[in-house]
Amino acid sequence: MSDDLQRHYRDILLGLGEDPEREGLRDTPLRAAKAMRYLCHGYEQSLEEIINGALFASDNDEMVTVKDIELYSLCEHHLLPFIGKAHVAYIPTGKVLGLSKVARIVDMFARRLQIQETLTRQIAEAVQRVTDAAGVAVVIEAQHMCMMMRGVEKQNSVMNTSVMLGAFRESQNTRHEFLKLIKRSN
Ligand SMILES: Nc1nc2c(ncn2[C@@H]2O[C@H](COP(=O)(O)OP(=O)(O)OP(=O)(O)O)[C@@H](O)[C@H]2O)c(=O)[nH]1
Ligand SMILES: [Zn+2]
Repeated sequence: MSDDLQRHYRDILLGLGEDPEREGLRDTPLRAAKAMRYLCHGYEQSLEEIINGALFASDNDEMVTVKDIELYSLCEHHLLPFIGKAHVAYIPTGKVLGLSKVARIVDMFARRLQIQETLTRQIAEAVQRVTDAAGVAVVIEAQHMCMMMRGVEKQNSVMNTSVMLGAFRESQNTRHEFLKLIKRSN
């Protein structure tokens, strides 16, 4: 698979009018293929594998929030990076997730191609599925290189997306508590 990517990167260099044999570019198709494979390594992961059983019985039924999880992804429209942070909360019903696993869920989906809205929903639904939570909230704030380096070339616009499930959708108080908690980081 990596060989295929390597060959295609060589074609891209040719398409750009470059000489893939010149010294500086000789190893570029290999490097670029490896880099792209890494940037999309979420395709090789599954939820079961990253959770690895790290679900713990707990009486806690109060909101658990993990904020400022940094996020690097590629938009499926231009294959250009979007970079930002995710804030995730859930209300447990008998089991809590290992702390690092929330960030691993974010990464698994971020390291695939999609748009920010889809990424937000995928994270929320995965946390819901794994924890059986009474509610899950995910907010993502990100800047898109396809809007900054090209196209409309706006350097300061930040896209905010959110998905609220269960209690976060039904109760304004719960939603506000979460939004207040994540605001404090800014
Ligand atoms: N909703 C959403 N749009 C995105 C995301 N990433 C990129 N886009 C947008 O996808 C759209 C693609 O529009 P097109 O007109 O098909 O492509 P384009 O000619 O490259 O568009 P411009 O970026 O306006 O130059 C653009 O408006 C991008 O800003 C994302 O995560 N969510
Ligand atoms: Zn884009």
